[in-house]
Amino acid sequence: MNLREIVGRHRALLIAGVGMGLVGAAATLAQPWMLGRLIEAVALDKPIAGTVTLIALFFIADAALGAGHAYAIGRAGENIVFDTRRILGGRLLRSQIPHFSRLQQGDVFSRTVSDTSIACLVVAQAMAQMVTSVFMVVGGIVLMARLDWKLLLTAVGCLGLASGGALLLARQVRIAAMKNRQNVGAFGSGLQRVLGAITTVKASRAEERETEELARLADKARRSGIRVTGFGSMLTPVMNVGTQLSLAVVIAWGMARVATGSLSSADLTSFVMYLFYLVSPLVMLFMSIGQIQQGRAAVQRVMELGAVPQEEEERETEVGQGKEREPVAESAPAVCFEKVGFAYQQDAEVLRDVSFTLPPRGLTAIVGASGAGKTTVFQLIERFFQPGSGTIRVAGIDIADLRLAELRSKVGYVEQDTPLLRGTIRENLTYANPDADADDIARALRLASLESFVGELPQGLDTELGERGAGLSGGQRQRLAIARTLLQRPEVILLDEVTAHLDSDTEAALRDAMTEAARECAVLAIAHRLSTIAQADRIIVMEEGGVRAIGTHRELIETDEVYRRLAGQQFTTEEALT
Ligand SMILES: Nc1ncnc2c1ncn2[C@@H]1O[C@H](COP(=O)(O)OP(=O)(O)OP(=O)(O)O)[C@@H](O)[C@H]1O
Repeated sequence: MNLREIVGRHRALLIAGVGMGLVGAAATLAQPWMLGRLIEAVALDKPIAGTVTLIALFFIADAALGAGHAYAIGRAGENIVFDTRRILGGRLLRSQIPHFSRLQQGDVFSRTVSDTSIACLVVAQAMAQMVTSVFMVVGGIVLMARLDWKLLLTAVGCLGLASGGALLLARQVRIAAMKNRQNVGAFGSGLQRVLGAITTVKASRAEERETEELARLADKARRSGIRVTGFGSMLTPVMNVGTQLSLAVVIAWGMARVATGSLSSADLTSFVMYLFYLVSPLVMLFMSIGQIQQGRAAVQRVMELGAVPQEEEERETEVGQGKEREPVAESAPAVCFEKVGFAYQQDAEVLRDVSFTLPPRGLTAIVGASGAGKTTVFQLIERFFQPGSGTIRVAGIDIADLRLAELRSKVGYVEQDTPLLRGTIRENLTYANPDADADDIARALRLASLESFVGELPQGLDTELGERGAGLSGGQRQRLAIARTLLQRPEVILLDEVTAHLDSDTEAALRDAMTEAARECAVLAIAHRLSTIAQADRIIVMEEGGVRAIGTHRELIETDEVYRRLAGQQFTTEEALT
């Protein structure tokens, strides 16, 4: 992600904005001079209509160009914010899971939402403001020097004092604003943490404590916000004092010189006007310097986030593109692990020498103690993580040779706690295949045993999920996810079975959905319940990151001690031995 490139895309608007600002500044600078000429003409009794018209035109041009400048720069700023957010959002969604999972969600949020807008508006607005302000200040000083350099030195002396004060204040504003952004970010992270765990908070009766903690974080943000306002509110008055002081000195000394005839009243008037006109750009200049300092920190935060490694980038560098693929037999196994080893962190192997094969159809259950590596097997099939050694094939093809989109179209993933996406049941169903037609949807609903449930809803498929009364149970959510996955027509479905206790009807419906799905493709289910395990065509028993045994329920009960033990813990002995 390159901010320079993004800004470059909007350079025409930025240049137009700065151009209008500079011409407007020139029109502003011409006004005091023309007013001086008007005073001279009045004093000498010369015709003034032409000069008055010209002054009026300059006033109008100045106002119009000022508005055009602000609009063009503001628009360019918003465009840059938009591009940055769009690119950043895409990069986050395409980021590699191992890197993404190391990021703090609250921090990602504040970088994507607020840092982008600070960074881009500062880049566009403060930079443009600085260019026009410098032009105004330098132009004003040059013209004032031409009128009377002694008066200029006096005025600059007073303004210089005020500017020194303003610079110190601007520095304080910047420091306070940085602190304030950190505090606001910390509040955002805190809020996200508790809202993400709201049920635990409620169940632990921790609302009071968490509310206090949130209030503490909000108060830190309030205090630093007040410091920003405090220093910021002194900035303009300090400059005003400098202006008033220099005005008083300039007018008193200037009038004395007009009286002695060493300065014309027209030049004095122009000079005083320049002094007025100088103040606002000077304040702007100091503000812009402060803002640019703040913006630099925000730019850095945005760039850091934008640098999160991308899935396909990694593919393109590590795996040669355009590699010829060997034709695959129809009967190729749906999934094949060959001596796969994997570690999330160095020297902490989670899978070792895992080998198994799934035929194109049928239900395979994976069982094993907690931490045995069952979910990790799924993560590797989806290529969320890369295996450290060995080969994984899906539909006969080494997944390292598949583009991610192709691989993931062949694999459907039904998580244990399937999140509902925004929108209606229909939108949730067709999420992985937006082109699915009504027949496909009806078939998927039937296979997932959801037909009658959806049929009974007054708005059917168009029921908004998450609305009151339209919440789904764990089992229904999983069946919805199975239906969504079936619509995708994958070759393998990975299913992390819900562990929560389900009533017998829901359990039977889920079991039917699994059996139906297994008729169409290979279903690999992390199984927690006897109903799944008993109906599975084969069971893979995992232990400490390795495959311990593979067989049917009956075979394993007879031959494998660990399976017997697992079965004994999970089901009643009576059931297990059936
Ligand atoms: N993102 C991760 N980073 C580091 N270690 C991890 C990560 N995810 C899992 N692990 C570790 O890998 C090992 C296997 O975890 P995995 O989730 O695959 O087990 P599991 O068999 O699915 O367990 P469970 O039934 O409890 O879900 C565990 O020791 C776990 O602590």
